[in-house]
Amino acid sequence: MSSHLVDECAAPPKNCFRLVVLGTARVGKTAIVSRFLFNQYDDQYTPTIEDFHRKMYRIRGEVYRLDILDTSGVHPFPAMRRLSFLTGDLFILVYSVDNYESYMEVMRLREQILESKASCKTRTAAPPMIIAGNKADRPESEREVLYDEVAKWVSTVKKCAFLETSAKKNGNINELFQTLFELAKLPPEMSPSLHRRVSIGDQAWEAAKKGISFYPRGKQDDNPLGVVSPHARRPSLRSDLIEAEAKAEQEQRRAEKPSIPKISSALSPYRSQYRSCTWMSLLRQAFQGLVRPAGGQVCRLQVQHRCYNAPAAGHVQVDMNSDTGVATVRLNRPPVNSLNLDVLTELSIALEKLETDRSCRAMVLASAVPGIFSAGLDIMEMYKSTPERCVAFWRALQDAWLNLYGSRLITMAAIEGHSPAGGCLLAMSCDYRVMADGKFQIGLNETRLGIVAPFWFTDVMLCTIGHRETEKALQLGAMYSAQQALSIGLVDKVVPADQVMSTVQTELKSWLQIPDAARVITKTSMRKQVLDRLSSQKEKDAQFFADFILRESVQKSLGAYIASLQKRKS
Ligand SMILES: CCCCCCCCC/C=C/C(=O)SCCNC(=O)CCNC(=O)[C@H](O)C(C)(C)COP(=O)(O)OP(=O)(O)OC[C@H]1O[C@@H](n2cnc3c(N)ncnc32)[C@H](O)[C@@H]1OP(=O)(O)O
Repeated sequence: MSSHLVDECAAPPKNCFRLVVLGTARVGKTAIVSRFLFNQYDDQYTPTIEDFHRKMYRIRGEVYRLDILDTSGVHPFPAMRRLSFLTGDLFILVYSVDNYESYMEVMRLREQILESKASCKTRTAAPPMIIAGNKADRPESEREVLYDEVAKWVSTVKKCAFLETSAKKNGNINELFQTLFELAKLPPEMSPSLHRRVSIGDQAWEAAKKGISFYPRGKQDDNPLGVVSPHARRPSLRSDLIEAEAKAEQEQRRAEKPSIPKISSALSPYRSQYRSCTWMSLLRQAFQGLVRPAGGQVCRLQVQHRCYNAPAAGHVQVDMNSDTGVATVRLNRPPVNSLNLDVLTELSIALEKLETDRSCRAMVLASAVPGIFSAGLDIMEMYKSTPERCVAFWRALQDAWLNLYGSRLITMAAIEGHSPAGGCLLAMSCDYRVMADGKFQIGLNETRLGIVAPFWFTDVMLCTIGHRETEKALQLGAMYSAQQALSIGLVDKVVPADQVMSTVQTELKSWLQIPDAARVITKTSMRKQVLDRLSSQKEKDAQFFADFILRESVQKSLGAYIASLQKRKS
């Protein structure tokens, strides 16, 4: 029976909740979720990237939906992590009693969640949380975290409970969820021991879905049911945000705050500062706590997120072909696909999602804007900006690049137009490049803007075309035609514009024949040094960028370059 039948019996938004499970690697997050959903325990450890589960309930005549996000214990996916903080309604933070560092991480996670929530102010500042001290079955001699220490800390924080658990021995798992659901004011019947677990197709569930009583009159209400959706897929970013909006409105109505201004008036002071922002992007900046009124003081926005109804097409379109395992990711920010904070954040999330999609083996990076691959970084992000905004922008670029360059997927760039600077970086970071012949140009032209390509741009170019060509290319800020780029190895193939995509697909066939594991290990070993060089100094690099770009002389050069672009146009 297919999973869509579960959704036929859709829960109203007020009954939909997302539970996010967080903690470092190897503390037993997946084991706890597995006990909760299937009452199973697997002794084998397989690191989780991100798993999504959905459980539907029929309780006292109402339908409820609980989505569970079982997150990665390591942090190569920062954008996904931020999104999980923002979209979670309730949280389980897991540490292992034999690992003190994992407990410290739980304390940090709580702070980060609260910070995220406070920065958007659309949700309750302190969401319900429970701390799980897992692996309580371990011998006392191995214990590093004392029960009393955690209990003391938890007693001082709001809306937070604590239990020691053992997913292995099924110790306190039921109590863990029951306590959390009570804290969140959800029906206690959602906890494992208080409802009947059924499967799709079960007569009682089928009857419940149709609103028919399977049991003798009146009995159904006393008989809560829960069913795990077998093929649940994580909703898209857009669905996540739309749901966040619905929740925010619901909470506002509940809080009865009629004086909160509508988004248009609440955000109007910010529009003058961020000229080209869409409502969607303003919202995202509000989520990131970045929007400041023109006067300079940080403002916590209280907005009704009507903006989702405004036309706000995604800047990154993802088309996944599940038959071939190949995803096509298209940049879509007319007129020139310049990369601003918004695009980079969306790109990061798209890449992270593909990375975690086990059915995806390859990704084609392309453009939805004719004649342009990408014009590189949005110069307006670097011109007359603030230090905070510059740092946030640079971090978003770092994350997007780390995700792309370090991807396990086969990555191919379909360059159907101009590709200067940051556009060239994206293309070079793929495994293979096919470029359209003709008038289009590609290269790292930073010096022409009076700025300097950072070390990781340079590293990628060195790996692509070698030292001598890189030295010339960077000093001159050289832009190459497709044929010139082919001759120095900057692209791998040049074909007429209308054959770029079909050529990429043909090339992909031979790449897809190679076993993934061997290819990924080879790719990682080739790229690790360059990735590590940035990973080890991300913050320093971001600060350096902000300091450099805001220098008066650099701002003057950027101003002149912007003027030259406009002049060329007229
Ligand atoms: C030590 C280390 C420390 C760190 C030091 C700092 C390191 C920073 C590294 C920087 C990396 C970068 O990517 S810097 C970005 C470099 N990028 C560029 O130089 C590209 C400049 N653009 C172009 O050359 C052209 O626009 C091109 C892409 C070929 C398309 O030409 P077209 O004729 O089709 O289009 P145009 O008419 O020129 O452009 C359409 C509009 O888009 C605008 N536009 C064009 N490119 C833009 C861009 N990148 N950002 C914003 N806006 C842009 C134009 O101004 C126009 O705006 P309106 O007039 O309003 O319509």
